[in-house]
Amino acid sequence: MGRLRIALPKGRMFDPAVEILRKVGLVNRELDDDSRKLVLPDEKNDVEFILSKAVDVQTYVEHGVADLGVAGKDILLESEADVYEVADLGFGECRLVVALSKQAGITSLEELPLTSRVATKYTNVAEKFFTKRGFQVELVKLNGSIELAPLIGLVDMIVDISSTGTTLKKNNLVEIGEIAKSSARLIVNRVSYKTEDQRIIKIIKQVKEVVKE
Ligand SMILES: Nc1ncnc2c1ncn2[C@@H]1O[C@H](COP(=O)(O)OP(=O)(O)OP(=O)(O)O)[C@@H](O)[C@H]1O
Ligand SMILES: O=P(O)(O)OC[C@H]1O[C@H](OP(=O)(O)OP(=O)(O)O)[C@H](O)[C@@H]1O
Repeated sequence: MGRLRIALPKGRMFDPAVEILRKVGLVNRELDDDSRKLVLPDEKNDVEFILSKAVDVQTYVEHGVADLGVAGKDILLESEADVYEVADLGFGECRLVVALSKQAGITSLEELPLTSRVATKYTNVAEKFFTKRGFQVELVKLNGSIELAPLIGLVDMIVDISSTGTTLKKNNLVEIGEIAKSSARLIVNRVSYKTEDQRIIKIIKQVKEVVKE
């Protein structure tokens, strides 16, 4: 059996992901997502950690260059990556929502006009959501600070993450619909799952035990 490779998301999900892996005994060294080093072997455990942008973890896992990974459900929905999603890790909880300016005076999806412009990082999710409900939307892809777009007239509404609701509130936006709930998930490459099954199944079992504690 070769060395197991695990893709970890840099950023807000890094520390809680490492904490869980440490609890199951997979991490025996310092892991820092700020050190500029992107490949971090842990020889004692026969594991190699790779540090990727949160939005790219599932790409490494789907292509089989990582056996396991930690990815947000929001990103999995958007990318439709062909990976096994094996455990909800219980952190990174947030919701994908539709929101617009308070001034628009719209409080529910039913009140939306049939056509509008929508800014989002989640263009696939948004397209599907609105099309299914009979709305025609023009999507404007942005990569961050999505809440800015309706404030300055780029779009009529946004699809973005909301967690505490602070960002929406601070920018005079109101949520009018929820698309999906999200949290961090443990994902596994389909082939690795089949070929390395004993080790991977053990890890999945241990992770599930740790997250339910
Ligand atoms: N405010 C939030 N609260 C909780 N979880 C969040 C929040 N925002 C995002 N997340 C979750 O964390 C994941 C990673 O977010 P993070 O901000 O670290 O990466 P990112 O969106 O790619 O940002 P950056 O471009 O700054 O790296 C998201 O895909 C989502 O699942
Ligand atoms: O409901 P809240 O608790 O305020 O959290 C929501 C915000 O958190 C995320 O932004 P992030 O900090 O990742 O910055 P970004 O907009 O550049 O992605 C998300 O895109 C929202 O803007």
